[in-house]
Amino acid sequence: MNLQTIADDIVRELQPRLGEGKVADYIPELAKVDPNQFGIAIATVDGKTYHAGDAETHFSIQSISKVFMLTLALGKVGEAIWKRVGREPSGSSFNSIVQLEHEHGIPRNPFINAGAIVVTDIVLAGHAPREAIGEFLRFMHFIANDETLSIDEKVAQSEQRTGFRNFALANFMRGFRNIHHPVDHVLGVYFHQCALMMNCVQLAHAGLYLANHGTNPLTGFSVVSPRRARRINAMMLTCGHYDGSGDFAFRVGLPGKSGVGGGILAVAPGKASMAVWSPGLDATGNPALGSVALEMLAARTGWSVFAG
Ligand SMILES: NC(=O)CC[C@H](N)C(=O)O
Repeated sequence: MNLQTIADDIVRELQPRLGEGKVADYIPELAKVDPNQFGIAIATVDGKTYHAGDAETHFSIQSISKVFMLTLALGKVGEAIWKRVGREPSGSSFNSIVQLEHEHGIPRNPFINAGAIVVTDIVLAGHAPREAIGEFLRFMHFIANDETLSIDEKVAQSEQRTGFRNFALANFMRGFRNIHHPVDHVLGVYFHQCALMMNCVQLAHAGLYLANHGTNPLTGFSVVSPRRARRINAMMLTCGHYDGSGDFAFRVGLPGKSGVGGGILAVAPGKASMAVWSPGLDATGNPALGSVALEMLAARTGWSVFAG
């Protein structure tokens, strides 16, 4: 199996479909991104990286940051996190508020916005917002083995001005005492984590610890225990694509996490970490071409966790 050929073929076959889907426009800065782009990177646990297309163009990782902040929060408070956020798929959109009232301000999982905002509140404990953002950025430098990663302040400010639903979610949960810090502090951190810029190669490297039992094979550094890596992967499989999670498992069969910037991080446990990026989103807010590309990749490599 030649992974470089597979990546090149996918880029070539998707060429006629570039621009499919709809770029997220509720964050004005993201609406400016050219939709006719597609990139793919595959980083294997034996230390090789393959990439094709626009794999070195930086994009806003948005909700993919939820995986990394969850990793940080688990490191801080361990299992106590599950008192404040659940582990079940939500069956609703990423920014839905409907379940929160029935479920007393405890979000369904850490990968919908409400759950991610609770996770950010946990990482913020004992810090000023600026320090929490710094901690997140240093963690990303560490796991991606790349000190050049940076946050796009314009994207963060753009969402700060227009993130009305996230303010509603956070205030609602604060009413249930499941947000412990001032809402503008928590969301200040959340909008900055979402505004981290990465390219497919960097993102595939950052996800390697999830593919390799918690240890980044490029650096040899342990990020989490094998058990924790397995559990994060399980949650990515069941909850990583909001109400498109079942369909992603059906089509691709890999743990994955999407973002409205158009990126998807996917993990083939024991084999590889992959990143795809194309700005256009489908009706569930997940990257349209990115899902198709991962479907092709999983089919051609046989990497689905369900085998075959
Ligand atoms: N699905 C996403 O990527 C959503 C992240 C975005 N920052 C938001 O909160 O709306």
